[in-house]
Amino acid sequence: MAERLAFTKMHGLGNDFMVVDAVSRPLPVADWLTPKRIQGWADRHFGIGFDQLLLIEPPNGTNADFRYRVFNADGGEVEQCGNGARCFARFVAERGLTDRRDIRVETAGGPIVLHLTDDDRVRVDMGRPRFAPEAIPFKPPITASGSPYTLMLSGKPGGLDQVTLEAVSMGNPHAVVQVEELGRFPVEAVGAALESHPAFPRRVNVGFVKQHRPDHIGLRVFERGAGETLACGTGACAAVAAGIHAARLESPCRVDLRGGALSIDWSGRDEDSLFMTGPATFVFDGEVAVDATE
Ligand SMILES: N[C@@H](CCC[C@H](N)C(=O)O)C(=O)O
Repeated sequence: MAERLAFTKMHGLGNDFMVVDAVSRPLPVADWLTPKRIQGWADRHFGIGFDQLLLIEPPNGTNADFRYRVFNADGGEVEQCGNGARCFARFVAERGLTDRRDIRVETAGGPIVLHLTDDDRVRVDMGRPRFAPEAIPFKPPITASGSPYTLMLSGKPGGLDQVTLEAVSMGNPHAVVQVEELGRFPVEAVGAALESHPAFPRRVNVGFVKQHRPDHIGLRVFERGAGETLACGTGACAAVAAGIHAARLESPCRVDLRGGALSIDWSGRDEDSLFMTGPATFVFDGEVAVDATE
């Protein structure tokens, strides 16, 4: 017999999510989240349609308020999701799972803190950006180019045979590429080639940045396991962290994504957390049938 799985559709700047509450209804939900089922639900024609599935669980033996798990549309579980973190905060607050305004959350990418602001936005302490290659992980091949951050691309995706990038971990891995023009840049082709480049053993999210001013950039992101999305929160954090680290950008920095704008602030000091502020939106509640015997 089929079971019913309740979910809520939410989005952060058009980066959309299936949110599953396994705190109110502690079913064997996690066991139902097989890659095959997630891929089917994520399908925009035959399923619910989303970029990531977010699972809300009780904390796993830490002093956090909740555990937050993230699955990409391809079914793979990953460490972190910034837009999802803001949706998570609004969900647990508005569905009565907490009355805290500062919510401590355990993620596979490290602890984060979510703060509900008075203007209905969410400010997230995303933790420290990390640039050490082993933190990402980034294992560039030794090439004749002279820089480990210039990677050769096979098959000339989008007409490019090499790309120079910065590599940052926001709990999850990011490559950041500066471009002259965002609208016509071959994001799909170059993003897909870098996502699975051997220099990134756990694959990578790829952000393409056009700097307008030191406090304002445009960004498109090809996400690992989801393709190009309308917005990527950790991608915005990584792009600004890389820019401040290289003294190109200043804090706070506005990031214009295809789905809207985020504000990112960071002192630039290695020991300090980076903060992301932006909206989170409810779309609808629904249910899917799960044949637990499948
Ligand atoms: N959309 C997210 C990032 C989701 C995970 C990412 N695709 C990965 O594989 O690391 C965001 O808003 O940060």
